[in-house]
Amino acid sequence: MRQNLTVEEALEVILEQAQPLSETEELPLAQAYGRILAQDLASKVNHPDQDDTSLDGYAARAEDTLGATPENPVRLKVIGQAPAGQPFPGEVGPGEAVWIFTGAPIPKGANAILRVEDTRREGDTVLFFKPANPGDIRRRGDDFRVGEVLLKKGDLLTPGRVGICAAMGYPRVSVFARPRVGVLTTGDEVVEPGEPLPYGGVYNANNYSIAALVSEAGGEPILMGKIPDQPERLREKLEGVGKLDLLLTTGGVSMGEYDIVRQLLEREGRIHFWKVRLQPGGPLLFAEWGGLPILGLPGNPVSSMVTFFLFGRPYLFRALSRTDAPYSVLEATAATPFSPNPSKVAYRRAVLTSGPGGLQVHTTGNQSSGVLRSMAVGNALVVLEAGIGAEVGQKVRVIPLGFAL
Ligand SMILES: Nc1nc2c(c(=O)[nH]1)N[C@H]1C(S)=C(S)[C@@H](COP(=O)(O)OP(=O)(O)OC[C@H]3O[C@@H](n4cnc5c(N)ncnc54)[C@H](O)[C@@H]3O)O[C@H]1N2
Ligand code: MOO
Repeated sequence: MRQNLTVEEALEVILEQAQPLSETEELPLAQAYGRILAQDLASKVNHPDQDDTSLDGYAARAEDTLGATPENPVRLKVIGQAPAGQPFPGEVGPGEAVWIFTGAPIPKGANAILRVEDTRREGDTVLFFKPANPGDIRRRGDDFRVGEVLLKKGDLLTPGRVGICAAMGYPRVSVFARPRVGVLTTGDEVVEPGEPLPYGGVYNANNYSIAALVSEAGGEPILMGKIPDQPERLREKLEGVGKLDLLLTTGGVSMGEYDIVRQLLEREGRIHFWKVRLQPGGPLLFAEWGGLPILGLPGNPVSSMVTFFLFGRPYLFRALSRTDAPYSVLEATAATPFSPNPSKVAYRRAVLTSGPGGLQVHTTGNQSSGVLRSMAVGNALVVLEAGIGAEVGQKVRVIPLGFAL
């Protein structure tokens, strides 16, 4: 069993084990937001599919309107109109114009547009106070062309991408099935919210925070409840898990007599590594049991969330073949001091804001691993190398946690 890995080494081991999953499903576009594309998508059409107008106004022949000014307008005969969806059937000849609306195809013969604000209608004629502008025509395929591959397998379907799927002509898309991720809590003291809290008890926060993080990363959380600190109860759960792509446990991975996850997996599974040189989350464990990958998250509520974010989330991104990075690292100015851990990389919970001076970050306060409040008020992690803190005004590396507060 490898022990005391660096964050980079641990991530490497985790990504080695994370095989891209192949199961896909086809969804109506309205249900595809937030899912991961399982196919490259080439456009079925040009967008726009014809030359059309980007303004409400009049379509005419540019050469007829050269030199038009407010003092010396050009008068043209209006021969019809072209609302969007009802193309003008005729042809614009010399001295003629068609009243046209944004998105309507340019009538035959016309090659320029003048917006309605620069015209005045007088009966069946119109005065142009400026020359018509060819630049106000949106050209066929300006945005994208038929056959162009705009989205790739592994792309997250953001709102803009859902829109472009529709614009390309796809009513349905193939997406990767959500990886099934079991979430199992261990601990005699852990009690479900809603039940009376006995002396020495604590409500089960981890089940819910971790399930939420799994959903956010594109997985399907399967809540497996809680087991007491008895190895045989863990074995029972493992034997009955059904089809899972990953199991997350919380608690039971430290040094205690009752740290059953580590003990059972040491005896009956295979531990890829135990302990990573970071805080919070030092006792993180990665193992497998009968082919099932298991990420043993430390029980402290902050530690389990931070380690899932740093290691579980990249695992799921790889399993989903996602093309986006599991997280980004930015630079911000420290608005409060941040203290380091003497021997490990520290991930301090912080609030990232943007102001006139650029990105700023301040601590959420008490950084103890049991202070879940820090994850409720914080939206970022400040990364500090071992022994190197930050003073006010210094630049620090920051990982946004992905939700705006
Ligand atoms: N002698 C040592 N003791 C500890 C060490 C160590 O190196 N030597 N490491 C500490 C660190 S760091 C962490 S993190 C914890 C991790 O321990 P476990 O993963 O075994 O977690 P537990 O002991 O079961 O619980 C820790 C803490 O978190 C609370 N908890 C657990 N589950 C939940 C839950 N579902 N919801 C809310 N809170 C939960 C639990 O009550 C404990 O307070 O070990 C240190 N000890
Ligand atoms: O590393 Mo533990 O997660 O500090 O509390």
